[in-house]
Amino acid sequence: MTPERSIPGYKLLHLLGRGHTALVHLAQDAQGRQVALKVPLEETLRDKEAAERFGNEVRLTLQFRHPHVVQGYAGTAFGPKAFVALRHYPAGTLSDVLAGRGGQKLPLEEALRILADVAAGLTYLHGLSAVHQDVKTQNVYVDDLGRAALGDLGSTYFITQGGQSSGSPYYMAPEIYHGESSSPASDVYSLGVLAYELLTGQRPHLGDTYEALMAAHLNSFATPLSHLNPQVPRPVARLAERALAKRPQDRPTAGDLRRALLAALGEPDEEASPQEMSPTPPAVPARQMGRHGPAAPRLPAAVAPAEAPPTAERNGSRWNPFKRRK
Ligand SMILES: Nc1ncnc2c1ncn2[C@@H]1O[C@H](COP(=O)(O)OP(=O)(O)OP(=O)(O)O)[C@@H](O)[C@H]1O
Repeated sequence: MTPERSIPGYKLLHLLGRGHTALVHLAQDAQGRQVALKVPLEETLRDKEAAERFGNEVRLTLQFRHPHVVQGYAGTAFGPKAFVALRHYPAGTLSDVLAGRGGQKLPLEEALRILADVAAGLTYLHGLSAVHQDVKTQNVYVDDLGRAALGDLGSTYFITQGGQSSGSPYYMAPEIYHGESSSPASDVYSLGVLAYELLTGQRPHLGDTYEALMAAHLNSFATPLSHLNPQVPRPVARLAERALAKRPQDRPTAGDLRRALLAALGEPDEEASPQEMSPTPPAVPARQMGRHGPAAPRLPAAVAPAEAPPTAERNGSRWNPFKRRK
């Protein structure tokens, strides 16, 4: 299978995966570097909301700079030539890694390592006042050393600009089911679900329908993580359980989780501040946008990673947050 459009400057090697909106190929760029080349499907380009979401992903992926956020090398956000060249993660998604283990839990250290990396990526985004909104195994990418990065930034937005709340039902915080705004705390809830899944081998809440999952996230309390896996270091288990608190204000921060995970791994806490990590820290516009508006465009349609942050624009369309969530 090849993309419906070829992208000048890239030689396709083989298909890595097909999402609902894009084909992703391993490709070689003009410098001979292997990249994951993500090209939207024609139907994505024809659908205004899907095209906006892809454009948002391209802009933000090129703007953010952190070892645990998927890196973008080059891209075009909008129009018939839209694409993004991403760092290639040879192990694919965390979901692929788990499937490859035949349903077995990851060894404890490997799980703690991945969670520490995801918590670090999320801490970076929250430090820039951005919310990811879709933390889940399908959106975590793993390299050949078992290090992880948070990807798929299509739903990510800057809190100060507003954006449309969304999420994936298995990972979505109670307040998002209630129709409230996303926040760092709702990302932490999703991280709590991911931690529970990796450390116990099962999700905290199950359900065959959206309504059943909503009822479970709103009203049920999962079996404590520490009961299902007593090997998990206590501070990590305690914070991961608190991450699943029903009230956002009762949850720890992503930074709290990251520190506990690093301590459990016996690693020093050497994270630089977001400003040190990002050569182009995003400007925060004074104007507030409606919380249900789509994420505002931040970079011009064709962007290079080092370009200056753009101004925000409003676009009033909505998309159904659950339309293509796994
Ligand atoms: N950087 C990468 N490195 C390795 N494989 C990748 C990378 N990016 C994407 N893939 C592969 O391509 C698949 C599809 O990519 P992705 O999930 O980003 O597409 P999408 O259309 O945005 O997804 P969705 O279905 O969530 O809308 C992934 O599941 C993964 O297998």
